[in-house]
Amino acid sequence: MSLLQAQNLSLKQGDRELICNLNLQISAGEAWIVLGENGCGKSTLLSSLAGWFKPSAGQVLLGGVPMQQVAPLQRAKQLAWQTQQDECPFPLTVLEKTLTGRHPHLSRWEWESAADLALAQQQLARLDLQGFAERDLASLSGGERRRVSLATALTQQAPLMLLDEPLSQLDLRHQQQALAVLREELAAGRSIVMVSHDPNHAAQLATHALLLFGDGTWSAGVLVETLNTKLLSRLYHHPVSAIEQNGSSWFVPMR
Ligand SMILES: Nc1ncnc2c1ncn2[C@@H]1O[C@H](COP(=O)(O)OP(=O)(O)OP(=O)(O)O)[C@@H](O)[C@H]1O
Repeated sequence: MSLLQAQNLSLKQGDRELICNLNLQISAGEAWIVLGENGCGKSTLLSSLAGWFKPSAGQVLLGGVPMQQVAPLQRAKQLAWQTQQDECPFPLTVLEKTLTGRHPHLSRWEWESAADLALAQQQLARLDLQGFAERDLASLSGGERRRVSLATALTQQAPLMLLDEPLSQLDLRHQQQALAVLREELAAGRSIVMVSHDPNHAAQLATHALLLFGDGTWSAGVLVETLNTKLLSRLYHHPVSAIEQNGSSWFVPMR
C-alpha cells in the first residue's frame, strides 16, 4: 500500500486553479522531486499533502486513510514537513528547535530523553552543524538556518518527509552533503517528496518527478518518462538542453 496518495486532487488559490485532478501514489523508498515555475503551486501542494491546505476537490490518503480521519499526532508520526519558513518568532537555540522533531514522540508532560538529545545532535552533525547547538537560531545565516530545519525534519524520523526547497540557500558543498544524507534516508526505507528549482537535483536523488505547469495540468511518473528537454522547456517557458554524462542527463538552460 502507498504511504501517501493524492486522489483526484484539485487545488485552488483564490479563483486560480493550480492543480487539477492530480493522482499520485508515493510508496516506501521512493523520492519524488516536484518542479515548476514560481507560483505554480508547489508549496500549496506540499501543504495539502501534509493535511493542512484544503483541496477544492479530491482527497489525500495517509496509509490508505483519508487525511481528515488521521489524528494530528498520528500525522506527525507519519510525515515530517519542512516548510520554506525558517524564522521563529521567539528566542530558541538550535538544539531546542531540532528537538521539536521529537515532540510527536513524547507524551504531554514528558521531557526529551538522552536518546532524543543524541539523535538531534547526530542530525545536526550530519549537516555540518556540530558546535551550533547552543546558538540562538536568529543569529544563524540563511543557509545555516535552512540546514537546522532539515535536521529538525530528520530528527522526527517519520517514514515520509515533505521537503519544501531544502537545498535553497545552501552552497554547493552543503547541497551535496544534504543530498547524500537524503540518499541515506532513502536507503533506510524512508520516502521523500522534495520541491526544488534545480532539475539536476533529480538525478542525484529522485526516483520519480512531478511537474506542475501552473495552469492545472501536471505530469508525473518515473524519471525517464518525466524529465526530458521537451517537458522541461514547456515547464519553464525557456529552452532547455541536456548533456549526457555517466549515464545521466544534466539539464542546462539554452542561451
Ligand atoms: N492566501 C493566498 N491567497 C491568494 N493567493 C495565494 C495565497 N497563497 C498563495 N497564493 C498564490 O498561489 C500561487 C501558488 O503559491 P505557491 O506558494 O504554492 O507557489 P510555489 O510554486 O511554491 O512558488 P515558489 O516557487 O515561488 O515557492 C501563487 O501565485 C501565490 O501567489
